[in-house]
Amino acid sequence: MKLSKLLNCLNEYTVGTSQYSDVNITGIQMDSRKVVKGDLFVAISGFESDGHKFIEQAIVNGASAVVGEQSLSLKVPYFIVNNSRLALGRLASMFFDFPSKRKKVIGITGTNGKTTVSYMLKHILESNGFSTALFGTVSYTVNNQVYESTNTTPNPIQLQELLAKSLDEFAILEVSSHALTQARIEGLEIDYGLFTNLSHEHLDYHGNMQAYFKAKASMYNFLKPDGKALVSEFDFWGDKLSNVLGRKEIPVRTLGCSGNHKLIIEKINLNGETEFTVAIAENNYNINLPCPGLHNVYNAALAFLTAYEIGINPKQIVKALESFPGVPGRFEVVQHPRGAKFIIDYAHTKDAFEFCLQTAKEHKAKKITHIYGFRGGRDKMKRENMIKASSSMCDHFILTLDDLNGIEKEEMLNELSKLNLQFGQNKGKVIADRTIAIQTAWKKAQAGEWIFITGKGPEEYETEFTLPVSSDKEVLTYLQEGISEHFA
Ligand SMILES: CC(=O)N[C@H]1[C@@H](OP(=O)(O)OP(=O)(O)OC[C@H]2O[C@@H](n3ccc(=O)[nH]c3=O)[C@H](O)[C@@H]2O)O[C@H](CO)[C@@H](O)[C@@H]1O[C@H](C)C(=O)N[C@@H](C)C(=O)N[C@H](CCC(=O)O)C(=O)O
Ligand SMILES: Nc1ncnc2c1ncn2[C@@H]1O[C@H](COP(=O)(O)OP(=O)(O)OP(=O)(O)O)[C@@H](O)[C@H]1O
Repeated sequence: MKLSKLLNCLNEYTVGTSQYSDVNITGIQMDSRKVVKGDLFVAISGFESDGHKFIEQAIVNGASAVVGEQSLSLKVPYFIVNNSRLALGRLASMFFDFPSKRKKVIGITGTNGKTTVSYMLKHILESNGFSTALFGTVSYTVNNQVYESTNTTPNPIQLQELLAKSLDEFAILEVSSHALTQARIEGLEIDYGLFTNLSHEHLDYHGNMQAYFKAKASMYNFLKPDGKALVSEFDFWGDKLSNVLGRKEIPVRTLGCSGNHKLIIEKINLNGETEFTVAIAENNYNINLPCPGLHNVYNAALAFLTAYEIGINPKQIVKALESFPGVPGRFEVVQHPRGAKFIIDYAHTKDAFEFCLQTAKEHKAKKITHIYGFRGGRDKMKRENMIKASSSMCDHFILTLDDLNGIEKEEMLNELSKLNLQFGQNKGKVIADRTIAIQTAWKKAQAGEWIFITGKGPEEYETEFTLPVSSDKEVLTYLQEGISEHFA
């Protein structure tokens, strides 16, 4: 694409070189190491490093033109913008010919439940004959081909390139608050904007709940002119979001458990199967969901409402939800030979803890044990409330060092011991090695006990411990296969 044509997508820019020839741009890069001949390099001032420092390297690698924020003198065409991240989103979308215009795009935001709702929707759509691309925490899938997920929401180049490749009719995208503040979806156009919930998370990054909410709400700036907002009103923030969007005259469809909503959830029964009814447009549909927990009822109802708005027959939606195979690392159950249940789950917020532990209570668990840790270097403010929730709802908990993320082992151990002493209600202990903690719980497991192992879900461990396992799932497989002597 000709440089001059590409630049048309930028609202404002200054030409940083006195003269430039209208070269042909054959690719876009934000990482100098990936630049090849003919690329346009966009320099981003990042959190870790400054892309402007790598402009020379990009030129050596063959960059034909550069976009950045600083006043520089370069030997290739250079264009100065106010915000490189915004420019990158627009340039990538233009370069790949606005791929989101050619398909139905579902954007999902909120603190918890994005991955689960995205998997539920994918399953409903595919069960009804639609092809779907998926972008999220677990992986990116396009034309049935699976790519490794680098971020929950991909950077603009990956996103637009994969969308352009995709022949799928729908694209389902988890939209993180980080992505929204970093303009990763700039240039994307969304048909259905979904909101799950909001609770304390990532406040180290956003500062406070208002700013976090504002980041999430900004997803709706990317709706297509006929786009719709589908908002769960199970918490204060959902209600607030509907009001904000309503004032902007965006069509909003809400769901809740009582009150005035497009979809109302009724008759929830959680103490055996997960059964509930959705009331929509004067009809009622009973659903028997194969995933435990009230949080999954909320997730399924949001997926139901979205599929309904898309125009899928409600009976077909019910059928699909009833055959939903689940999500890797979310409420995955492993049976212990003595009749206990080990549950691997990705809960990493106070709310998620409460939903999980409450599920065990609804199922009349005889004893609840909870094994978890905290990600080193991330949102320390949320830890106190997570421990309080866990200790007030379980009988016993074990704190582990499963993801130091650059923090010194001793520092994290001290932090865990201090939190346990202050908020653990004498129910907790610290076992540094997560595998040993799981092994201890496995050895002591009693009939009717529920043991939750949360926070890592399908993720691999990042520890210095030497046992030959890299994830919770692997630990349990080893134990279940009876090679517990392996850990002796
Ligand atoms: C703190 C943060 O969010 N960082 C994100 C941000 O990185 P950044 O732009 O600041 O990158 P940087 O490393 O400072 O580098 C600046 C620029 O220099 C360039 N560079 C760097 C080195 C070099 O040799 N040459 C070069 O050109 C880099 O390519 C980059 O363009 O933009 C990148 C591209 O979009 C992201 O991959 C990266 O995510 C990092 C890896 C990350 O861990 N982010 C987490 C916090 C995150 O975003 N999480 C959410 C999910 C949250 C949830 O659980 O809900 C997500 O969407 O994944
Ligand atoms: N609707 C919900 N409300 C509260 N907690 C939920 C909800 N849905 C799922 N959870 C909990 O949050 C965990 C993560 O769920 P999920 O992966 O679907 O969320 P997410 O928003 O994609 O999070 P992440 O982006 O961090 O992966 C689950 O394992 C479960 O414990």
